[in-house]
Amino acid sequence: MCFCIVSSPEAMHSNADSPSSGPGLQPVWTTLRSPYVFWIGGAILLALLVHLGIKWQQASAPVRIEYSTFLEHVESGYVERVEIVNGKRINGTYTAAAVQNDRVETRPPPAAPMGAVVDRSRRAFATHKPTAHELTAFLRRHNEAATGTGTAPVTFAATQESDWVGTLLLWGLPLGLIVGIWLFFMRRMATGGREEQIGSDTAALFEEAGGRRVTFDDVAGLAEPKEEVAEVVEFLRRPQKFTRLGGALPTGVLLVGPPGTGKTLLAKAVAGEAGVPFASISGSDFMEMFVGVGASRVRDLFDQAKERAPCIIFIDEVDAIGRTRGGPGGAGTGERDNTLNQLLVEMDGFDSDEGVVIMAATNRPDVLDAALLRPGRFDRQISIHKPDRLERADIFRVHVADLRLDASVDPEALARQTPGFAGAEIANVCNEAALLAARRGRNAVQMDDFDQALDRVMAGLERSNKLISPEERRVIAHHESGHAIVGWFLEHTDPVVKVSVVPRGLSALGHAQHLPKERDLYSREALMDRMTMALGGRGAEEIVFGRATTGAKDDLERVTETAYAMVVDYGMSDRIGPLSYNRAERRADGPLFEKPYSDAMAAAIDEEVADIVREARARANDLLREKRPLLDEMAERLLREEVLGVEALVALLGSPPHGEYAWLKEGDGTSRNSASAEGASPSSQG
Ligand SMILES: Nc1ncnc2c1ncn2[C@@H]1O[C@H](COP(=O)(O)OP(=O)(O)OP(=O)(O)O)[C@@H](O)[C@H]1O
Ligand SMILES: [Zn+2]
Repeated sequence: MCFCIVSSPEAMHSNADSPSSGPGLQPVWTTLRSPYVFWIGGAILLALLVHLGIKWQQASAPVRIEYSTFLEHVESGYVERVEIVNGKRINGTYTAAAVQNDRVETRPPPAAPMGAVVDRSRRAFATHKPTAHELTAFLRRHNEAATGTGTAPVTFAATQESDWVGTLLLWGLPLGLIVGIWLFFMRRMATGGREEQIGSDTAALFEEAGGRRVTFDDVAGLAEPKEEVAEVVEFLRRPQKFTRLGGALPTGVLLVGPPGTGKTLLAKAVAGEAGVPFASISGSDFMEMFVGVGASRVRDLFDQAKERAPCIIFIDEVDAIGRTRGGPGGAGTGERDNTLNQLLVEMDGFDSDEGVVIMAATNRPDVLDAALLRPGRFDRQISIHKPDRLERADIFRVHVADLRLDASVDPEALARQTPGFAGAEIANVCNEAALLAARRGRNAVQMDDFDQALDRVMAGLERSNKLISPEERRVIAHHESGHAIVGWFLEHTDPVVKVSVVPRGLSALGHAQHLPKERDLYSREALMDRMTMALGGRGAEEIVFGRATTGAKDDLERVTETAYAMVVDYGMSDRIGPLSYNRAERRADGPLFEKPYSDAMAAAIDEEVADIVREARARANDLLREKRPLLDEMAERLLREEVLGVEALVALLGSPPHGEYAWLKEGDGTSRNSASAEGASPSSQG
C-alpha cells in the first residue's frame, strides 16, 4: 500500500529560492609558495647553461680579423677557403702552410691576440664583409692570377644561415615559456596544489599546517556528528577489533552541511583523535587539472594512502567530482566522469580492514551521483547543521581560549548577536577582534572590539548574501510558529517536538519537527489535518505580514500531492466517488489506458482538489487567527532563543489537547540535542 504523505521528521518546508553559496574558493595563490623554489632553481640552471655555452663558443671561435686584413691575406695566398654567410659574414680557413709558417701573424688585426693565430687548431678566421665590396669578383680575379703564379686558388661558397639570436627570440622564448608553464602545472598536479598532502613530506607539512593535533575538544557543538564519527576513531585505532568476526566497516563517510560549519575540522579531529595521518584534497583541485590527470591523481592518492594506512583521506567539495555523470556541464564533463569513475573503482577496491577511511564533505548532496552513495562507498552520511545559540556560545569559547580577554567579554551575549553564523564566521570574528584590540594598543581584547569585529564580519556576510536579514528571520519565525501551533492543536497531526529557526542545510531556513506516529492508515480527517498543518506556515505569514513568501514552496508541493492523492487514489471525495484514476501511471507493465478519464472528469478532479486545499487553508488560518497572541509570543521567543524544545512548547501552549503524549513524560526528546528528537523515526517512537 502506498501513501503519498511522507511523515519525515525533516522540515515540512524550506525555502528553495534561497541562494546556495557555491563551493568555497581555494586560495589559489598560496599554492605558488613551493613553485618559487622551482622557478629560482630553473633560473640558476639556465644561467649556468648560457655561461657554459659562451665558454664553449669562445674556445672554438675563429680568429676575428679586419676585412682589409682578410683581403691582404687572400692576396698573399694564405687563404684556402671562404664561406660567405648570408652575404655579410665571412668564415674562412687559412692554408695549413700559412699557419705553420706563422705567416698569418705578420699583420695582426688589433683585436686578435697573436698567440691565437699560430695555434694550429685555429686555422679558422672570421670577418665582416662591407655590403659595398664585390667579394666574389675580387676572389675570381685573385684565382685567375693565382693559376698564373702556381699558387692554390681560394675556394669560395655562399651559404644562407639563420640568425640564431633572432631564432632564439622568435622560437625559443615562447617554447621555453610553454615548457615552463607545463612544468609548473605538472608540479601543481604533483602536489595537488595543497600543502597537506600524502607523500614523503606529508607529516612535516601537516605539523606545520596544523601546529598541534586537532581533537574533539577543538570542535564545539556538533554533539551528534561527533558521536557518529567516534566509531570511525575506534576503527582507526584498532581495526582488528572490528573485523575480527568478519564484519566490514564503512570506509566512506560523507559530511553534509553548509559551508564553514566545521566539516573539515571534524575530519581533522577524527585523524587527531585516532593519531593517524590526514590527507586533504579538494574536489575542485582534481578538476583544475589537465584532461586525463584527474583519474591518475585519484589513483596516486589511494596508492599512497594504502601505504600509510591507517589514515584518513578527506575530499572537500566532493560534489565537484561527484556530480551525476553524463550530466550537462559543458567542457570538462568527460574529465569529471573519468575522475569520478576512478574514485568509485578505488573505493570498491578497498578492503575495510586496510584501515583507510575516506571522509568527504559537500553542501550539495542533491547533485551527487547515486553511485557514490551506494553501500561500500559513502554509505554513511552525517549531516552538520549551523550552530544554534548555545552551540555558538561554545564555539566562541573555543576560539577565545587562546586570546587574552577582558572580563567584559561574554560568549553568551556574542552568541545572541550572531544568529545564522557558522563556525568559520565565529572564528573570523574572534580573530578580527584580537587584531582590532592589538591595533588599539590594548592589553586585552574587550567587548567593544568584538562588537566592531561583528559589524565588519556581518557586513561581509550581508554583501555575500550569506546572512539572513532580521526581517527574513521574523518571517521565518512566524512561519515555523504557524506550523507548530496548528500541529499542536489539531487532533491527527504528529506531535511537535521541536521548533527551530536555525538554518538546517542548503535551503531549509527553519523547521518544525514532529515525531511521526506509527501508522500506515490515514483517515480523510488525518490527511486533512496534516495538510492544514503544512499550510500553517504560509497562513501565519499571511496573517501577520499580509503576504506570503516563497518559503512555503515545499509545503505547497506536499499539500498538492496529498490533495490529489485523496481524490484520485483514495476515493476520499464524495463528488468523484471511490474510484482510482491513477491506473495509467501505476501499472506501467499492465494494459495502459491512454486516458483513464474524460476531460470532464479531469476538470471535476481539479475542482475537487482545489476545494480540499481551500478548506485546509481556511482551517489553518481560522485557527491561527484564534491563537494569534500565542503565535506572536512563540515567534518572539524563537527569535530570541532560536530553538524551542518540547518543554518550552508545553510551557507556552499548554499540554497538547489531543493524543497520548507518552514520550513527553519520559523527559526525552526535549533537549536541543536529543538524538531521539533529531532522528525521530516511526519505529523508535510511538
Ligand atoms: N564547531 C566548530 N567548533 C570550533 N570551530 C569551528 C567549528 N566549526 C567551524 N569552526 C571554525 O571554522 C573554520 C572553518 O571550518 P571548516 O573549514 O571545518 O568548515 P567546512 O564545513 O569544512 O567548510 P567548507 O564547506 O567551506 O569547506 C575552522 O577551522 C574552525 O576554526
Ligand atoms: Zn513551512
